[in-house]
Amino acid sequence: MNFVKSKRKIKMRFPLSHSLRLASSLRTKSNKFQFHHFTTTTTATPELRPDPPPIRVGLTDSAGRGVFATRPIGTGELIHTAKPAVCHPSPNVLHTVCYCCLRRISNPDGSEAQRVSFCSEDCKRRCMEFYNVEMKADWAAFDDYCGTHGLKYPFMVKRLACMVISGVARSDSVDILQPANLTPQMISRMEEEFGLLWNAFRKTLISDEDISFLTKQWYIGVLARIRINAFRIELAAGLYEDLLSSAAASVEAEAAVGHAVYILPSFYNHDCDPNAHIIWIDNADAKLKALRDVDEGEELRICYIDASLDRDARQELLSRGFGFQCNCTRCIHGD
Ligand SMILES: C[S@@+](CC[C@H](N)C(=O)[O-])C[C@H]1O[C@@H](n2cnc3c(N)ncnc32)[C@H](O)[C@@H]1O
Repeated sequence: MNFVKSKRKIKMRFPLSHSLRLASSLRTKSNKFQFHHFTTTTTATPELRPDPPPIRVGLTDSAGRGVFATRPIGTGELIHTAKPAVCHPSPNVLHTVCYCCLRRISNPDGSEAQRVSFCSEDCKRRCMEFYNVEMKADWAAFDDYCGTHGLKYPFMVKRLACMVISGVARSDSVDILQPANLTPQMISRMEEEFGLLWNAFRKTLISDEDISFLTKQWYIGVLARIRINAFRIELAAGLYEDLLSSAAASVEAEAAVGHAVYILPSFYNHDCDPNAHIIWIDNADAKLKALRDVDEGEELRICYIDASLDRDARQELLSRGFGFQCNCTRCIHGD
């Protein structure tokens, strides 16, 4: 999902769906979804236990699962925060963005030879297990292929694979998200990428057992989910500097520090005149905020694209990128 600043002061997402079967395992008797396992927080209570976010995931009439307010939410209120299930910096900012949390680094300590930098000892420690796995393989062919074809999402699958091998993530950690419908051409490109990823791991001393999850189906399934659910991350804290130092035309292209997939934020549906938005301040930790007063029971929706585009352009982007026709009030009125 791509986030661009629009005239309506909304940020958007760019980058796909499913599994009511899997999701149903999370449902309570009252047909609500439990999400205590998601990494979300809101205001801490005196006992330092975070309140549950004022939302539930439920079925909508026409857009699959969606997020609903469980109490009135005020304009500007922080609905919840979310940590990425997996994130990765954009290849062009590897040296200036923390490899772990995507925070901008003004004085990167990593040399070109080191490839990547971390913003703190804490981030280095948190990423070390999967980073050590990554460092065991030669990624030249995989990285070159992605660079030549301008691909960003395969880097997230590579990272998730390293996280699974190192034991910090489960191989089914994004299964609950909706996957994209893939064309035969997309699948054959993904098979090619998978071959390169598989070759990189096969030439290491990592045991066959540790990479037994790594099948073509796994790779394609993860990528299909990333396509619909990945957010393109632009940090609010860096935007002003970007505006000063970049030519106006290149600002939006350069503003992204990377991409991330979250669990709970991925259940928010789209509206061209949304009542909620997602923002990042200084790293990949996301904040979901209300853009206006929301009633109890109302569905919370964010905007996936640039809301300032005209109706036809929005419809085209949503249809091509997310596979649905938007029937929001703006689209119906041709606004
Ligand atoms: C990020 S997911 C949102 C959660 C999704 N509804 C689910 O069940 O997991 C994006 C997908 O939700 C559906 N969707 C989102 N907004 C929609 C809308 N306004 N109208 C119809 N479908 C929508 C589309 O299938 C889209 O590809």
